[in-house]
Amino acid sequence: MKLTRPDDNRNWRERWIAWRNRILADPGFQRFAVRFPLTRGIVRARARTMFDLVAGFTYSQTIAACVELGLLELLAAGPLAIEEIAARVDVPVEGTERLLRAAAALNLTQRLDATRWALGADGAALRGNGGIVEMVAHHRLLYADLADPVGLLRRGGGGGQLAHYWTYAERAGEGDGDDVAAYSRLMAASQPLVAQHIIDSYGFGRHARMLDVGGGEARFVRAVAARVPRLALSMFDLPAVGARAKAALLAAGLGNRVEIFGGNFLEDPLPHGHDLITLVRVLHDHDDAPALALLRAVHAALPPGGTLLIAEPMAGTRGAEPSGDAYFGLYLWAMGSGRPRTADEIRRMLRMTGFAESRIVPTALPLTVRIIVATR
Ligand SMILES: C[S@@+](CC[C@H](N)C(=O)[O-])C[C@H]1O[C@@H](n2cnc3c(N)ncnc32)[C@H](O)[C@@H]1O
Repeated sequence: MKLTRPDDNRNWRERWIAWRNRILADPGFQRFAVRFPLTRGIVRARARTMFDLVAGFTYSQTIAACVELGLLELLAAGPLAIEEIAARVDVPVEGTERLLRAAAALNLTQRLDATRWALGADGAALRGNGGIVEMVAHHRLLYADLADPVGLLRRGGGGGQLAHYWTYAERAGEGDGDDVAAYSRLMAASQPLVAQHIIDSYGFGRHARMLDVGGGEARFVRAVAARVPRLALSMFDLPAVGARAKAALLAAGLGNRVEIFGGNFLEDPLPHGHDLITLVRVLHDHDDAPALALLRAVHAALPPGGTLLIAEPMAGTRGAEPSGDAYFGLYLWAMGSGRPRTADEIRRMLRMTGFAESRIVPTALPLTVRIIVATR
């Protein structure tokens, strides 16, 4: 029997890829494939995907204009004539019509007759999710940095508008209050959807005391408080963010239910006495060395048998690949810190930092959030 060596496999794979790419790039093959009935459908679908890849920025900016002008909100109140819309958004009728038509092509608006327009199905869905709307507005910073993607890649990440937005955390809470407020607001607006998926997927009722590390404005803690009445709750974040969380909890009547710890998790020890520690959308914000330091700090704070729950979007998520390495990869690069990791990479880091075992807990919408639970 002839054994195949790993080198042979590699050669076969590389040769197959080179052959496939030569064929797909060949204009003669492309002409044939679009005319041949059995391949025509595939070619059309691939062409559409390719077009979306190339033109995606115009789609994003169409949504950005709708959000900035409050167009979706306006149409949510009911259909309007174009002159009325133009007057309300303060854009000439021609420009308004161009935008309405672009938005209709993206399913955000819908034409009713020659002059009247309504909210489209995806426009309604977008409006119902405050997190996405905040994210669209926030993308102004990301896209300013991405105007020169090669420059951004060459300078090693950060250094632009998004990084400035994030400075308060890098300087451990010394950034100005406006930065803290803007960032925390964005996180808080996008949190409810994430929180619901996490709470629907994992049984928090089996624990006695939970500490949410990097808890932001305590939105996640508040969502857990509402669904798991007997769980004692604490959160840890930078002091300036902790102060905002305290105010939000007081306003929600939860001032006594949640204990808040202010500190820097890369320098200060985490408080002990919790059988569950959660890291929600925190680990991917950090490069490998600080992420490992954070996991070690969590390990040190947990009792033997204690649980760490990591929840965030992950790279390599089947069906949501672009949101990991393409979106979060570039977002976090522009931010100047962190990277999206695959579930396997996170589990490897957990082993390196002493966690005996870990498992993936399925969620309903992995694009938004995935969960790994580890035992100390
Ligand atoms: C991406 S936000 C996530 C907030 C919240 N968990 C959520 O999902 O909405 C990351 C959080 O980690 C906090 N953080 C970042 N670096 C920190 C540090 N060194 N010490 C403590 N908290 C930190 C930030 O202030 C922020 O609230």
